[in-house]
Amino acid sequence: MIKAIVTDIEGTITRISFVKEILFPYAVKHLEHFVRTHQQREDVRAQIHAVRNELDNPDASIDEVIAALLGWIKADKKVTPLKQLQGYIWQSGYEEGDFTGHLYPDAYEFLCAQKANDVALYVYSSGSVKAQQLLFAHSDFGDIRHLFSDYFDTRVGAKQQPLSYQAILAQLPYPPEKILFLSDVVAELDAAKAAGMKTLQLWRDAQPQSEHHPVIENFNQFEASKL
Ligand SMILES: CSCCC(=O)C(=O)COP(=O)(O)O
Ligand SMILES: [Mg+2]
Repeated sequence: MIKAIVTDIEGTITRISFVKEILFPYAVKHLEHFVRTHQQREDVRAQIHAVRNELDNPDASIDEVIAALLGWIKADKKVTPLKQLQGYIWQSGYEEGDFTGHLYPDAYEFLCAQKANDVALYVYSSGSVKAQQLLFAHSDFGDIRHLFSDYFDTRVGAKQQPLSYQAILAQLPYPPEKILFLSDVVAELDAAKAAGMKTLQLWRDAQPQSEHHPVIENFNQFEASKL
């Protein structure tokens, strides 16, 4: 029996177009002003330093840093300092009511039902923990942060690396075979499976479909016995 679920966000419980057509454009629009205005803030300064490390150029100007960040958004690169900065930028969008965090209704019902059934819920997304918590605090269904026991982002490693799942498993009080990882991306499911976790693909937006993991199109099709 499954004791815990670790879920991806984009493409699994949240519509891909919410991230690509609302969140990313908002970050593009506000990034330059945000970075220039807040570059002396300690947490922002740390991320700018991390961008310079990624560029292997400790002397990169603020213009070069901003250009790199915008290029990474365009290419949907899951670079940790970009994802951390996006979290800071999206905060004002959520707080000013420009958007709410999209959740598929079937995903919301599924998460509530699992939690009520004493299955512990965790999140692992390329979006930063701050971005995850913002989305859940301002979701279409209100503040749902109470559902989740903990949150993980790319600071544990990239989502296509088995080592990242091992790092998460080291922090959870359950054996790997009692933990189900949910994602829309086959390479992420492969990495979780290599770490010993059970896996399930959400196949909602015609992404490549897995041949090696169970697949459902939405959570109404979820059957724990088929895992
Ligand atoms: C936490 S919402 C922002 C999602 C995001 O920035 C992203 O890159 C989505 O990645 P995921 O691992 O959730 O597919
Ligand atoms: Mg995803």
